Amino acid sequence: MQVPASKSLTNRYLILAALASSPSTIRNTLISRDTELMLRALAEFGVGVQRIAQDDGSTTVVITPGQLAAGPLSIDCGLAGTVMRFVPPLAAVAGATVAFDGDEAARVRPMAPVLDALADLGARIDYAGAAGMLPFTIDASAMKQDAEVVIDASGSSQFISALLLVGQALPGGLALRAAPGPIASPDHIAMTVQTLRELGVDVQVDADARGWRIAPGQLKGFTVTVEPDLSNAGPFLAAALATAGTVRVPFWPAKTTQVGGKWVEILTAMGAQAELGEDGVLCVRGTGTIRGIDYADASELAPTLAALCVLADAPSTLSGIGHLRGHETDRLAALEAELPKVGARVTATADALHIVPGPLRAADIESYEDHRMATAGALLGLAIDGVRVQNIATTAKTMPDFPQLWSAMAATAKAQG
Ligand SMILES: O=C(O)C1=C[C@@H](OP(=O)(O)O)[C@@H](O)[C@H](O)C1
Ligand SMILES: C=C(OP(=O)(O)O)C(=O)O
Repeated sequence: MQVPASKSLTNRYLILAALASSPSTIRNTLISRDTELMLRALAEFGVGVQRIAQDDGSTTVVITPGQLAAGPLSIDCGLAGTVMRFVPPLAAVAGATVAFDGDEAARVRPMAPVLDALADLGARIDYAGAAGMLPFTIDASAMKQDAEVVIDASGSSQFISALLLVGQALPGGLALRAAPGPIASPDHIAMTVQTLRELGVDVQVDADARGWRIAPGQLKGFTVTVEPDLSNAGPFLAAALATAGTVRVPFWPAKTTQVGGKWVEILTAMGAQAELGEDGVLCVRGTGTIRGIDYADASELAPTLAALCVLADAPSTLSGIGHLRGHETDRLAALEAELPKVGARVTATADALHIVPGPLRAADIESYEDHRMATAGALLGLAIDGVRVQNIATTAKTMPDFPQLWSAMAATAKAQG
């Protein structure tokens, strides 16, 4: 069961390649709605984008950076957090005037902290609708030289990642602090820092992990191969538990910065047997038992995990996920509304979900244009006869082949049990 490449890594590499001093080669680039939006955004800035189809079905993208266009430009962010948060700082680096908009559902996703930070650095932001939301126009023609910013990252880690990704391209480099309070999805910030370091950028992190410093002008062109998307591997691996079958995922990295690397510990705690072979194949076996779990900071894994908790033999609590209310949809509200349809009792608090399994029954599950609600529904459908998922096509955000991959996996998981 080979899963497509990581969205988070692909869109980080693409932004960084656009800011490097020479061309970069990104092998196994994810081609999905979120990364197409990023590729289009870079092309709008005048960055050279060449796609090379490989015999194994993967796509290599060669990025040729140059003088970024000053605009006026217009960028469609779709529903992609990585585009709506990572591209505005690129406008700041370019000194450009850029209009940003996205899907209707994107217009309620939080943006203010990253835009306020750009305003502190000298950009002018004009909001066409509500302040701090899409659509807006950035005029970055008069940026300040010196860059010291404080960001409230309780709503999204992407506010911090967005600034870190462009830090070395700002004239004075970057000195960044997180404002007091929680930091959302901290694993994704660690991914950004590690990615920068692997590409040769020296990122100084304060001892309390709430401050970052980057000196200017350090990034050369690079060649990388994008890891498989381990978050998107989740529904497939969870299917092994749901069917008491076996699922194998090749090219599982021995070390990773992806939050999806945590699936191994999560599924093992819930009753699976998991083994990573020397050949890089992760093998997960369902044992017929699915235990409940108390888990903090599941981040983007939460919708799939919540669906698995519905199939467990005891209650579960997923905490530290309040900021998921600002994801593709309000995921806490969506899960609280949908999971009871198949028999669970679900209580959402400000930052947690409590899930009590009950007698299972068929239902139609809404996806709210959220790819992870759709894949969570698919997982329920594997265990409960008669479940139907509305708008499975929303999986195109990060995994356009999901329906075909899922059918192929479902046919073999039981057979291999
Ligand atoms: O930086 C990234 O690639 C991501 C960060 C996280 O966002 P939040 O911090 O908003 O949860 C995660 O949920 C999202 O899917 C991808
Ligand atoms: C929150 C997610 O995406 P985004 O990058 O749009 O924030 C996600 O993929 O679960």
